[in-house]
Amino acid sequence: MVTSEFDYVIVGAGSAGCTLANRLTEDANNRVLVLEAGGWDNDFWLKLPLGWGKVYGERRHDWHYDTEPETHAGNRKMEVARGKVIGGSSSTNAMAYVRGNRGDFDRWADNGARGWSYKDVLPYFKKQESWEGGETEYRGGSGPLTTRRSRYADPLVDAYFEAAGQAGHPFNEDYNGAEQYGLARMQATIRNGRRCSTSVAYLRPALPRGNLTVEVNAQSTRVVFENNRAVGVEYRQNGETKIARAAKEVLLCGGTINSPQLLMLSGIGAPEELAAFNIPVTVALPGVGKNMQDHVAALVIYGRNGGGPVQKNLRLDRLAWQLAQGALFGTGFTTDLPGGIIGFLKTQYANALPDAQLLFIAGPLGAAPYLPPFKAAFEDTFATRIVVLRPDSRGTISLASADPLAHPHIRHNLLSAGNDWNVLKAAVALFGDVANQPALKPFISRQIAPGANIKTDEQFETFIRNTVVTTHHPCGTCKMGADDDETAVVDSNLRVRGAENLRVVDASVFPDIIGANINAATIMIAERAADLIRGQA
Ligand SMILES: Cc1cc2nc3c(=O)[nH]c(=O)nc-3n(C[C@H](O)[C@H](O)[C@H](O)COP(=O)(O)OP(=O)(O)OC[C@H]3O[C@@H](n4cnc5c(N)ncnc54)[C@H](O)[C@@H]3O)c2cc1C
Repeated sequence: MVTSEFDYVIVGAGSAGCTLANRLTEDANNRVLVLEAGGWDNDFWLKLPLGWGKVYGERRHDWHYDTEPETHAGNRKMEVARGKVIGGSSSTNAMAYVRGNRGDFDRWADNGARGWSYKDVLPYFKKQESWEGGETEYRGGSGPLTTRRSRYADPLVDAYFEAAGQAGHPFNEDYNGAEQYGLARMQATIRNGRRCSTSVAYLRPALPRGNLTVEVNAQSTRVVFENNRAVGVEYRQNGETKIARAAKEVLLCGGTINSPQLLMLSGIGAPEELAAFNIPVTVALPGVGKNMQDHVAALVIYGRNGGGPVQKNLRLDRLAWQLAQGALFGTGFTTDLPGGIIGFLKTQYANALPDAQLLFIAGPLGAAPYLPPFKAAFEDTFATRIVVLRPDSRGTISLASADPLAHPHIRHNLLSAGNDWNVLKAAVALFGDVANQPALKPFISRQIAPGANIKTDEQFETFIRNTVVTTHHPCGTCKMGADDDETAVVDSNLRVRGAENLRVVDASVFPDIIGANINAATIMIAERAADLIRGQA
């Protein structure tokens, strides 16, 4: 069997894995290997921001996961998009740059995640980014990840802000600054009109260092142990089984679905669940794969009077010009996502922190190019995705097979907690109030979803349960917690409890979900993990 030796073996080149690879190779003495199940991120549609619609719609560079039937959401099997490519989900995500509320991280620390309070993590958020406004008390000015406000131009954007003001919601200049509350221009990880994934920001710049090896199409199948000490990783590449040995540490960065799966395949999990697949127990940890949370979201859609920029620019001849402009100069319609508004609001169920998020979408989801007289234009619409920021519902990742290449069972259990339903319903009503304001009225031709046929509470509930989606922020399946927390999988230093030389560094270690999109916080975790590993935190 082919065997190689490094100091650190990182499993997964996603948001966290690329970040860690960069920081650990800053020390020329560290030999670092990254194993990535997907291929290189060379696809043009991964680079152009508008290409996201195509990548997501066609599930390119994706693991093709689906949930088991969701009992509280119409018994539907829901797609669980996950990037399978260098950059991971940061190469396939919608690029929104949102850090989270300071209260989220203070709650983490209060609940046993020592060293992860807002005061502790702010330096790592600053370290990760180069903000278009330069360095401030809250923002970073010289980090690898370029962040900027949306430049999507549309009169509907201005009307939306005006309507929100008419409904009593404040405008917020910077939701990643002193205060999250209010409506704001979306911030995005875009540089010079191109997606700024962690591949672009962190991994590729580290390649010339010479102490970083990246293996693609290399899927890790198990952590290799000597007793309870992780000494390497077994992986499959081009039909061959190989071993990469780690003289210092094995670092799992496979994400919320794959990291717990890999732990279980390696004998770390609930003993009775491992026994069902004849997997010998390395460390008994009942919390592996439990505690999964994701943001549940409803979609409210309106027909748009007159055509907006999305309809205008998707006419084939105009689109061709826009694509050329985007590709050659990095400017124009294709270099942003059409939307660019984000809101953090409070329903009547909110405590101190906003509990509902609004995400504005300026055109029809899945809108396709057209060209009269051969193909007529689509009906122009706009939508708002209404998100429950801190749902109580918990899901699971569990093994479906001992075959490491088989998909695990994914159960979100969306809307299984009663309060999630209350908040979602209240948030939809809150947005309905914004849509009813004079500033938005002229843009609305008709309400499409929920449609005119939805009249009773019961119909409304059925409609919502049959249409809710996630916003692709699963987290918490290898949760970090205090030493005496039996449900914790990793300690505050991200070390797997009961094992040596093994850490998990990705979105699976969130103790609970934050009130934000989670890419920035995942990168923050990896930034801080690098310092923990180097003994500098
Ligand atoms: C469609 C979509 C839209 C999103 N939009 C946003 C957004 O706008 N803003 C935001 O903040 N967040 C967004 N997110 C969420 C965010 O991108 C993810 O939460 C974040 O990237 C997760 O980072 P991670 O490091 O935990 O995992 P990932 O980035 O998913 O990385 C895991 C990597 O590990 C690899 N891997 C897994 N298992 C193995 C194995 N056994 N062997 C080798 N390699 C393996 C995977 O292929 C992948 O490359 C979105 C996500 C999706 C899917």
